[in-house]
Amino acid sequence: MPIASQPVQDILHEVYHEMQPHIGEGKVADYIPALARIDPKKFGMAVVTAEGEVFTVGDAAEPFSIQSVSKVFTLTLALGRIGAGLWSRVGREPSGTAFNSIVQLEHEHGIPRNPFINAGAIVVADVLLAGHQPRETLGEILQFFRYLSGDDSVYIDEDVARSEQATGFRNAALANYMSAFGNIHNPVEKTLGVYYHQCSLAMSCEQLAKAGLFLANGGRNPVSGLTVVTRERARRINALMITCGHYDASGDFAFRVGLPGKSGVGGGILAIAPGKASIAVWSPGLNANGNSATGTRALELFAKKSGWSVFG
Ligand SMILES: NC(=O)CC[C@H](N)C(=O)O
Repeated sequence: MPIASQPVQDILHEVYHEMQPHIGEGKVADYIPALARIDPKKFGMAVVTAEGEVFTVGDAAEPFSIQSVSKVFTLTLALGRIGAGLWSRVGREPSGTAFNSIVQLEHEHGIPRNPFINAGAIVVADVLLAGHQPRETLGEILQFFRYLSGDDSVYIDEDVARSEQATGFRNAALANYMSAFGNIHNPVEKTLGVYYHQCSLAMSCEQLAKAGLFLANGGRNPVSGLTVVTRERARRINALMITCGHYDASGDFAFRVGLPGKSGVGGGILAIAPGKASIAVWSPGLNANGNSATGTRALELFAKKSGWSVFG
């Protein structure tokens, strides 16, 4: 990969400047009040390099609802728990359907296409719940985020979690349907409780970029020096991010940005430039696929200016 010819902070400032006309574009998620009331003009971006240097612009220190970006980290935990056994319960193929789609599940006997669509992430939550109470599993998930970001202020927004629960009819349908195929092992409401709470994690761009850094550095956190996963596993999580991380817009994200990425309906995206940096962006307005409109645009421009791409 080409080395950035310009200091990262300069590139970030340029991206921020060039994004100004686009800030506020897209439609903020409105299925729950806690997301609907977020100011659409928020924009933050953070880059943490493989050397552990941190660069930020805009609202990069403000916590937002990370939603489906959490799926990268629960997948990491579940692989740690049961390893390759996970792949008998969830696939590794892009779905080509929306994040909350139910259509493939009947054909494919309750085995979700990948761990990043809602059905797949609910199975992953079910794996993490095995042998535990939801409170213990959530404690483990929260600890993992705090450990990775080196920041104990990361929290779960209970207000968001309650609203997710109150409006999660599709997720309940997915979980119940998979349960009918024997692919949910715990009581459905407990598994969903874990899923809703992981979606309700509140983090800033800076915290999120730090948390993802092990994926940019062969599985090892360069700041703590501790190995989170093997190099092979980090590579594979990155492979899943680039093929499945943006649902039915994953191909478009790979084409435009060229980096593994995972989006959430809170408007956050985590992108990984292997060997270079972990990047988090937040802009709440979403495109038609439920991914941050200006966040994607900012990452596209950042990748272009830095020359960072997994495609050479
Ligand atoms: N794409 C997302 O971020 C979806 C997460 C959301 N909480 C849901 O389950 O619908």
